[in-house]
Amino acid sequence: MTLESGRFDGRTYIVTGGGSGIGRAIAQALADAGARVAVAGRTAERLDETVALIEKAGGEALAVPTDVRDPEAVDALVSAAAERFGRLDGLVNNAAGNFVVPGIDLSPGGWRAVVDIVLNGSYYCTRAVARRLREQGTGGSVLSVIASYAWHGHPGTVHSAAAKAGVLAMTRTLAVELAPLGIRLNCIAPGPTETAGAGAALWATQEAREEVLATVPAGRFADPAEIANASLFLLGDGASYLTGECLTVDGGQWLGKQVYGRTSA
Ligand SMILES: CCCCCCC/C=C/C(=O)SCCNC(=O)CCNC(=O)[C@H](O)C(C)(C)COP(=O)(O)OP(=O)(O)OC[C@H]1O[C@@H](n2cnc3c(N)ncnc32)[C@H](O)[C@@H]1OP(=O)(O)O
Ligand SMILES: NC(=O)C1=CN([C@@H]2O[C@H](COP(=O)(O)OP(=O)(O)OC[C@H]3O[C@@H](n4cnc5c(N)ncnc54)[C@H](OP(=O)(O)O)[C@@H]3O)[C@@H](O)[C@H]2O)C=CC1
Repeated sequence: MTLESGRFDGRTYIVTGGGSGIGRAIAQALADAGARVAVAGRTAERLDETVALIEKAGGEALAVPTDVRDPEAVDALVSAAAERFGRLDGLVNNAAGNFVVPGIDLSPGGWRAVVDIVLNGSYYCTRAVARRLREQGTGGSVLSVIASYAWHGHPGTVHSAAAKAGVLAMTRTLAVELAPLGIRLNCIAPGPTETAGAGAALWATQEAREEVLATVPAGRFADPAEIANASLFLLGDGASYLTGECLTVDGGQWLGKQVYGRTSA
């Protein structure tokens, strides 16, 4: 089944963390659907790879090396994208940092590193894009990539869980503030997804990987393309009356917590 997202011809989106994993998959899916895409992240080489993949497939993309923790750099990213493509239509807040550490042992610097990227970075990017859309006098849409632990918490990643919960609250708040401008904001909450970044940060050993897999009723990790497919639905015209929501795409992971375990069909 594919969700109806419509075409994105002539539209421009910024995808943070677009140089790898889920961000790259969303950037590629947007470009395949006709959008122009500006990809942002700290590592220029990875962004260039995404641009090369998109151009090879006949699309248009721009790499803008940016640290989303720096609000001035974020403003420059938005200007660069709008200048190159003439307009902006939306944003995907996908950049993140994560590592496993008991909350009691986390240093202030470690807490700040993750909260700055995930929560502060998403706010700076959303604010800058919303200002541009207001200036253009057009609507648009913002999608933030969170995780189901935004609402149920997650021992071992308190920094990320708290930051993702903040992004969800930001989304719901700004969905109301910005609705009169025609700007929609939604979240997507992927389950464990096969990416090198998450693999290194969250399931670096075979044992850890198997432990994570055992929590997923669907019995497998997501492919980044499956997250991209649902993301396009939320960004596109098929979701034109949908705002302030979160779509969970996790193979049933967060529901599969029954005391007596699962039964197979
Ligand atoms: C299990 C199932 C769950 C499924 C849902 C999963 C949901 C979410 C998934 C993800 O988010 S996956 C994304 C993973 N990708 C990344 O993490 C890529 C980007 N990551 C990074 O850049 C780094 O990991 C970073 C640490 C987040 C930031 O890099 P930066 O260069 O800015 O920081 P550093 O200077 O290296 O460190 C800052 C600070 O953090 C402390 N720290 C770093 N790593 C660890 C660690 N492994 N354990 C404890 N502390 C760590 C480091 O010591 C510094 O603190 P201070 O020493 O200054 O106090
Ligand atoms: N994979 C999974 O299982 C799940 C992932 N998610 C979420 O999906 C999103 C993508 O994760 P995934 O693709 O797996 O992991 P990746 O590590 O591949 O993606 C994270 C991206 O964020 C970028 N990034 C990190 N810090 C910054 C910064 N300060 N400024 C700009 N960009 C930055 C990284 O690029 P660079 O280092 O070059 O800056 C990288 O491209 C994240 O929001 C993550 O929390 C949610 C649930 C599950």
